[in-house]
This record gives sequence, C-alpha cells and structure tokens, in this order.
Amino acid sequence: MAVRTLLGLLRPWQQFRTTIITLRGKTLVEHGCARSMSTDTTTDNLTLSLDSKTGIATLEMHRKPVNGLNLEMLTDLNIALEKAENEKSCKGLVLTSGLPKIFSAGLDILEMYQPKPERLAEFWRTLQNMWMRLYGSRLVTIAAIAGHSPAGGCLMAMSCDYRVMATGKYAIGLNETLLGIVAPFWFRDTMVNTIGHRETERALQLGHLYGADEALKVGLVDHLCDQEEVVKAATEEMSRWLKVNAVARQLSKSAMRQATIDKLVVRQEQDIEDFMTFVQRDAVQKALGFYLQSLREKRG
Ligand SMILES: CCCCC/C=C\CCCC/C=C/C(=O)SCCNC(=O)CCNC(=O)[C@H](O)C(C)(C)COP(=O)(O)OP(=O)(O)OC[C@H]1O[C@@H](n2cnc3c(N)ncnc32)[C@H](O)[C@@H]1OP(=O)(O)O
Repeated sequence: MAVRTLLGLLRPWQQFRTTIITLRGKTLVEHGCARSMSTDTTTDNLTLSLDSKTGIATLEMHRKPVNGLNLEMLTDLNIALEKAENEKSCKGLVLTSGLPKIFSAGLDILEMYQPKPERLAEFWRTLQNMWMRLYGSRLVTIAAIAGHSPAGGCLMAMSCDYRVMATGKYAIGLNETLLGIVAPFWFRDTMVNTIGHRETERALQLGHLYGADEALKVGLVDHLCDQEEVVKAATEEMSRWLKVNAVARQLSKSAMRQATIDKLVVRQEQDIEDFMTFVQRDAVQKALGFYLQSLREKRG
C-alpha cells in the first residue's frame, strides 16, 4: 500500500520504463509502468499486455502462419504466463490470437517430424510445463477463440477456466488420431475434466473436431458470439469471475485441478520417454509425413 502511494507521487514520465531483454538469441522489448507495476512484453510469437485499471492481462499469440506451437513459441508462452502469474496486480488473463481465423493449429508438426532427439525432449518438457502453468494458474483464465483450435490448440483452450468461441466455420477438438498419433494422458484428462468421460472417449477415438454449435452443446466451449466480439465477451465474463473472493476461488480451482496436474508431475520424465519412443517409431514418422503432405496439397 505504502509502495503504491509513493509510486502515485511520481510524475507520469517517471512511471514508465523500457527494458530490452535478450532471450535465446531473441529480443524481448518491455514497456513497464511503475504506477501499475505492469509489464508488457512483445516477442516474435506473442504479446502480453496488462490493463492496470482492471488487472486483466491479454496474451495474444501471433506466430505465423497458424500459431503452431514450436519450442520457441512454447518458451515464450511459459515466460509470459510466469510473468502474468508473478505480477501481483494481475488477476485474470485472456488468451487469444492475433491471427485471422486461427486460435492455434496445435503443436508444430515439424517439431515431431524427423526430429533431433535432444530438441524433441526439450520441446515436450516445455509443452508439459506450459500446460501445468496454464491449467494450474492462480489467475482467472479465459480463452477467446476466434478461429480453428485443433489438438494442442484445444488443449490450451481447455486449460482455461472458460471458453468463448466465435460462431462460424471453425473447428475445435483433439484430432490426434487423424494424424496417426495418440493424445497423451494429460491431454485426455483435461478433456475428461471438461466434457466428461463418455464424450471424450468418443471424440478421442474419432479424432472429432467440433463445430462451434456442437462444442457449445457438449460443454467444450461455454459461450458463442460474433467473431469480432470474442475478446470483449471474454473480458465481460472475466469481470463476473473477478467479483468472487479470490482465495476461495483459487482454492476451489486447485481442489478440482491439482490431482490432474500431480499425475503429470510424478510421471514427467516417463512421459517424455514415452513421447520420444512413440514419435520416433517408423510408422508414426510415416503417418506424420503423410499428414504434412496432405496439408501442403490442400493448398494446391
Ligand atoms: C502411447 C504414448 C503416447 C505418447 C504421446 C505420443 C504422441 C504425441 C502426441 C502429440 C499430441 C499432438 C498434438 C498436436 O497438436 S498435433 C497438431 C495437430 N494440428 C492439426 O492437425 C492442424 C493441422 N492444420 C490444419 O488443419 C489447418 O492448417 C488449419 C489449422 C485448419 C488452418 O487452415 P488454413 O488456414 O487453410 O491454413 P493451411 O492449412 O493452408 O496452413 C498454412 C500452413 O501452415 C502449415 N501448418 C498447419 N498446421 C500446422 C501444424 N500443426 N504444424 C506445422 N505446420 C502446420 C500448413 O502445412 C501450411 O504450410 P505451407 O504454407 O508450407 O503449405
């Protein structure tokens, strides 16, 4: 409180600072505001910005062409999520995309196709960490989904507390079987926790991608609105969640989610090994190759 009062005495130009951080050979530019203790970050892959009045951060993904989750993007996501988590004035986070018609195409398949083992292990660990951070966040997290959200994109959306999706011809779901791969147990658990066991069983086997109406019907998303309105609708919903006592809400969230996260915590190394063995199998490499080819041919 005393710190806030002191900061309030600073002149506006004294309240802003710009810091440049170099990370993994990339430059992060930070524009910080001392009054709100907020820190905005932009990288090649995303922008994190905090509205100091509301305490709501927006995390906008913008890795072209489809927000494919590669190692660098996942690293940036981890840093941004940690930053929002550690920022005391931040209470909620809207996760969205700055690319048209895409929330996220999920994991960058090129990370799994003909991989270098060392990078493959790091890639998977970084994904695990991102999921644990997002699923277990103390913040109210709302996904604003204005585009396609298959596989890893669906995982990110399901890891939020609430999902707003645009009406339109967009698809969301865990479609791994269509690629000839298997959704790992923590992807499956997250879906079971969201839409229930029977619906998950059906969706996983079929690799079913839900349209927006169907996703709403099974509870995979919570609200539909026009494409242009998704972030606004997410922010409006957020204000409802922020009225709830924060400690009580966080404890309730953790009571519902921690056991699912702990399952991965105790099996994290084994899960990396399982992933590496599975992905490097000849049959899986062949299937991924065909799938990549089919994506390329689709474009003509
Ligand atoms: C038993 C033990 C088990 C242990 C675990 C084992 C296995 C591991 C499981 C791993 C879990 C995997 C999760 C994933 O997320 S896998 C990725 C799944 N994603 C997809 O299937 C989406 C594929 N993409 C699309 O369907 C479409 O691109 C779209 C998202 C609907 C967007 O369509 P559109 O706007 O028409 O764009 P294009 O299709 O033209 O795509 C533009 C370029 O982007 C490339 N692309 C698309 N998606 C990906 C991707 N996920 N990774 C890499 N690259 C991607 C596409 O090829 C185009 O490239 P080009 O310009 O070079 O042709």
